[in-house]
Amino acid sequence: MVPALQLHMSKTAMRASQKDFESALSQVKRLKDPGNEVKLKLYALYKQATEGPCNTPKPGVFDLINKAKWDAWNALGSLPKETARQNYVDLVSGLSSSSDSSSQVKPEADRKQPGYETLVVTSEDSITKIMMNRPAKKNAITIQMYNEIMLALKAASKDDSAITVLTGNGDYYSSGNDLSNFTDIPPEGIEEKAKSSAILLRDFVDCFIDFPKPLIAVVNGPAVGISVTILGLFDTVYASSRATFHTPFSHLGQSPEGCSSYTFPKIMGPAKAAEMLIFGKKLTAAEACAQGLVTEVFPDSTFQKEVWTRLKAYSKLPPNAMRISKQVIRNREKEKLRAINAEESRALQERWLSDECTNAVMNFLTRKAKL
Ligand SMILES: CCCCCCCCCCC/C=C/C(=O)SCCNC(=O)CCNC(=O)[C@H](O)C(C)(C)COP(=O)(O)OP(=O)(O)OC[C@H]1O[C@@H](n2cnc3c(N)ncnc32)[C@H](O)[C@@H]1OP(=O)(O)O
Repeated sequence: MVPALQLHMSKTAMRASQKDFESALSQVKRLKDPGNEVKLKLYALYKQATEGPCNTPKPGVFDLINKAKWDAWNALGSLPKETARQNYVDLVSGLSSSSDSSSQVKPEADRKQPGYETLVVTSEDSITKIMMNRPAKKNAITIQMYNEIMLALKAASKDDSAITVLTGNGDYYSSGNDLSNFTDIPPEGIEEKAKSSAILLRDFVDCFIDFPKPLIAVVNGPAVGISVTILGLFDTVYASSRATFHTPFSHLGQSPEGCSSYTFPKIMGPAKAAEMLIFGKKLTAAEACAQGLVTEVFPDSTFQKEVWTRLKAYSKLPPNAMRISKQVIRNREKEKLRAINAEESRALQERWLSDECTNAVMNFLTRKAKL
């Protein structure tokens, strides 16, 4: 190579390296904590690149941090400043690309836990999210979905997440019990179906009563029936301004479940609870919040962003402390809630066999009536 050209190239490389070094210095401030070992390496390379070989007295044995730093710098010996600068740039660039790829959001399909057909269950940032996933049917809850929600809650109670969220996919949170659950009558007859359904309902609600970690409902849209009543068993309920809360049990010839006959009067007082549970008054999100059923309402346009930012912050709190706090708040009511759940399930078992209920369900299924 022509010597003049060689000189020009090495000067350019040095200038570029200085520029890279400066940008690496600012980049390093934005990195996630890379751990002490890497921090020591960065420190040593920085000192070598800016001051040359270690030139300060060795700190005393009890000055642990400064001694570790000194050792790291001293270990670089007579490494030239330019090489140290380049090594610093290379190290930061490696750290940035690995932290970029770890912070990249994987598509939900990749994070999805297998084994669920009616739900999408994901665990990330110490949050297990159970999302009802029948948007075309307004997330109506089939027998399969009841069973899958129970499985997902049991798994979430044992996984390493700090909090668990139930939400819905699409424009509804959930339209409640899938009324076609009434059509699948076994050869043993409707009484048997009512009996097994009452057991299913009791077990389903027990899973919420017994859930040991903070349980949060992210109510993304209208909620009907059992998806509303079990909210009284959640620790926090966040609602979109588009959400509504509707328990039209009398219209359906049915009676309340999900322990709402106890939790609703306790939360909102007997008069307001009666309006909802006996007369089927539909509440807006703001009304539900004013009555204490909902913790906070967020504008629909920013709902997901605001709620998940909040939940990610909460999920970083010490998980054991949160779990114990929940136990202290909830445990003394558990036996009572189980007894109420059993009683409500028994009442419904009878209701499901009534003409009032049969007619209401038939009206919906033959497209004669909606809520
Ligand atoms: C022998 C006994 C066995 C019983 C087994 C029971 C097990 C435990 C039961 C626990 C008790 C629970 C009680 C409740 O939850 S009561 C509440 C029940 N829910 C309803 O009554 C809601 C009915 N749905 C509606 O009124 C409307 O669909 C709704 C107002 C929710 C939305 O109306 P919109 O016009 O916006 O949308 P569509 O009606 O066109 O809905 C789109 C499609 O989704 C279907 N759909 C919606 N909700 C349900 C539902 N709850 N059950 C079944 N199907 C539902 C709807 O039919 C549309 O389907 P198609 O596109 O195929 O027409």
